[in-house]
Amino acid sequence: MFKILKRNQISAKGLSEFPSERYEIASEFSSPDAMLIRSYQLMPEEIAPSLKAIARAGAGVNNIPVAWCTEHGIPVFNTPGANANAVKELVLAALVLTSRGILKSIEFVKGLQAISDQKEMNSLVEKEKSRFAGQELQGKVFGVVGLGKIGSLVADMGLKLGMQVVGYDPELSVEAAWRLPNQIQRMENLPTLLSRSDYVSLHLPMLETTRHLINISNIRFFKNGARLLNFSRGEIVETSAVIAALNEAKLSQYATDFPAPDLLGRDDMVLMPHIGASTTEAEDLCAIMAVKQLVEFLEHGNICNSVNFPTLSLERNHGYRIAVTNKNIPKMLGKMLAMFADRNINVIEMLNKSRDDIAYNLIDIETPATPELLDALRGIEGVMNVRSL
Ligand SMILES: NC(=O)c1ccc[n+]([C@@H]2O[C@H](COP(=O)([O-])OP(=O)(O)OC[C@H]3O[C@@H](n4cnc5c(N)ncnc54)[C@H](O)[C@@H]3O)[C@@H](O)[C@H]2O)c1
Ligand SMILES: O=C(O)CC[C@@H](O)C(=O)O
Repeated sequence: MFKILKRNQISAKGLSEFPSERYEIASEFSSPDAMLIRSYQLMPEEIAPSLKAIARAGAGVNNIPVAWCTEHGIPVFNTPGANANAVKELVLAALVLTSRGILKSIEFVKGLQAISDQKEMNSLVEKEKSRFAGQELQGKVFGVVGLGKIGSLVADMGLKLGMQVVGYDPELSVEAAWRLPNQIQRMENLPTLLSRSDYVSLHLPMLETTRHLINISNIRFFKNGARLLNFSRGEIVETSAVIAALNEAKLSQYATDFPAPDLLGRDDMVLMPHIGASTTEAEDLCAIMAVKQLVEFLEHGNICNSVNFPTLSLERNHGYRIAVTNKNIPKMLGKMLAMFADRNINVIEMLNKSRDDIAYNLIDIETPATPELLDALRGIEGVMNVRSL
């Protein structure tokens, strides 16, 4: 039985993708084979030596010590795109909420409970409504920072709302570029995007290089009265810079899915409790994708959507499969193949791929892998782990 250690609330639909006859799922296991998590902040000291993989049912992996996992030969998976539509729809809400006095107007109407006369209510409503007036999105400039799975949907939505969309993504993949509508104007740098946009929405990962991407030095590039939307991660925006910009009316509104103590109690904030991916559809999709990727890896060694291992898949025809992770250094393949040759073992098929410091191999052999062969492979300097599948 494979043991899956689950953290956070994971969709039941997704969990049901684990074949029940071969998988046990629990929130405590002393020697789990894999972990399935959402936003749980995972520390290296919690990772048992038995752990073979970690799947994040979601996009961001900044809650997982990915570099540590790579050093220890553990692939980390995520589920790109599975919650992109859910985030896009919440960004739509934020665009509207930061444009019109909707939240305050609802509070105002809630406060009218003591009035029982319709005429009196009508007259008060008409008298006060000018306090909640706002502006329209149509015709405004919408700057989207990060044009991956979420940013591309958000940018497309902006176009459909009649906005003029400008985008900035210095790391844009060719595949992501193909997905973008050609009406999106590409900005050469962040200050240019900030200076042209009435609304700016951030859709990029939290990395050491993107921490405080919006900061005290570049916030001055914003247009006066611009709105900033952050549904990526709190740390991407320097909180004190945003507060200063709001105080000086440089920004008129800040909407974020990542509240912080300093942000509370202001009318120029729209704060939400990290609900970007909290829809039934996104939770199901993320969990289904994460579970399928784990099953493929645990049972067949195939890797899809890993953030630290190469993508690799070898069809299971016949023979006995061995999966080997090794350091990406010279002569490893030769040393491994020598182990098979020395024992007169026929290799039927094999795949080898590397990514940065890691190399990963699937080797199908004609005869069952003996414990002696597996130990010999483990004994090669540079081999990080060996599994017989
Ligand atoms: N609020 C939520 O609940 C929620 C849900 C899903 C994702 N997220 C966050 O959104 C982020 C993006 O998700 P995604 O699915 O679009 O990921 P993605 O990998 O598809 O896209 C991220 C894009 O950011 C770009 N990028 C990287 N560094 C950049 C930089 N310095 N400036 C501009 N662009 C840069 C990349 O090139 C990539 O195109 C996630 O990493 C996660 O932190 C939040
Ligand atoms: O799991 C969640 O609720 C949030 C997920 C989101 O932050 C992500 O990065 O995909």
